[in-house]
Amino acid sequence: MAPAHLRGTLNIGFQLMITIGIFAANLINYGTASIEGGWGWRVSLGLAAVPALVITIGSLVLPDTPNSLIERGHDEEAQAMLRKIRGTEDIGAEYDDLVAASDEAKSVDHPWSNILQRKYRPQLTMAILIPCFQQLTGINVIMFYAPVLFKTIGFGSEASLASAVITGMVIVFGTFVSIATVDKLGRRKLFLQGGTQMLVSQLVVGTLIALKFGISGVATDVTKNYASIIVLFICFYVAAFAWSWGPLGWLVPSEIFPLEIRSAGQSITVSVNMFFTFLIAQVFLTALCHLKFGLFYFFAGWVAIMTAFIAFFLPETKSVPIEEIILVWKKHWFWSKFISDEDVHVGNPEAVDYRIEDA
Ligand SMILES: OC[C@H]1O[C@](O)(CO)[C@@H](O)[C@@H]1O
Repeated sequence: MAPAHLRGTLNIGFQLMITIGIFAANLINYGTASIEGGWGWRVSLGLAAVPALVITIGSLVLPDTPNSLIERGHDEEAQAMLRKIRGTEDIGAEYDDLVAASDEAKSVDHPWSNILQRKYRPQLTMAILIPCFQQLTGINVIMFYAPVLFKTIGFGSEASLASAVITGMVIVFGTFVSIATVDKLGRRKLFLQGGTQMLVSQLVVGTLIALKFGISGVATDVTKNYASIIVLFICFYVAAFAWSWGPLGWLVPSEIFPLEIRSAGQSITVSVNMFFTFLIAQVFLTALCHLKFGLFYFFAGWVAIMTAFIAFFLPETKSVPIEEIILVWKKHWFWSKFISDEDVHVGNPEAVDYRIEDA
């Protein structure tokens, strides 16, 4: 329901909540570290139950949405709920829209076989590659293991947790930058700038670690200043992720699926993201032991690949209404091969031309 020109800003609310959660968790870890008797980490872990509890209790008092009532055939209740939410009796037009959207959604029969059609090859590719690439930036190596990493490069326990609070702050800040700019600059500019900044930062961090730790992985003379410079470049990397791959890894897939394939496309995106999050969390410690500083070069290599991928294969989707997205692929130098003229029966190509050139 988001208007096309605000879609980016509104969609990024999701990633913003994730980053605020990460920041809050890092703050709690810092605070509970001083609790004596081995209770600190238990309290920290236990506090994760608080948001879960709020959601669980909240769900008991959460009203049904008009949408869900319509879908289940409770038309009267849906209208009553809409009147209550909007605080007016005048809900006719919106109600009709909701019924039309629900009818349209019901007419979609086979989203999973639809998405395999040739004309949806661009969407299928993006649904798989974008979340996969988002995780191959290596962000969760920093997010999950920042304190371990900081300790390895010579900080004490407390300073390591404090540094994690700093990266937590940076990721929230970077996400706000994305919110403020995504519908003005467009998706491609953020992806390309963010990717380049991440690449440079990873190469610098890898090299700084290589110079001190070499291939033995052991160093005794890392000064505070040296370690602080590493943290600084890690912050550059985190900030760039936070305004590029972090939010756009969700936003772009969500705005390229027409209704016919939306449920399948979104399921693929979420599953691929979670699968790679799990995989990287599992292999990180072993990979660090084997690759040492090379791990940063490894992820830098992936960032180079994904940035090139965006440059060549991702068209700009800023401000393009979702129903007209097929015209964007149809005009693309590579994806146009997959879309025949009969597949295009919406909108006005000229209008999209304007928006794309504007982007
Ligand atoms: O902001 C970092 C966080 O964002 C995600 O990539 C999800 O978009 C998580 O996997 C990560 O922990």
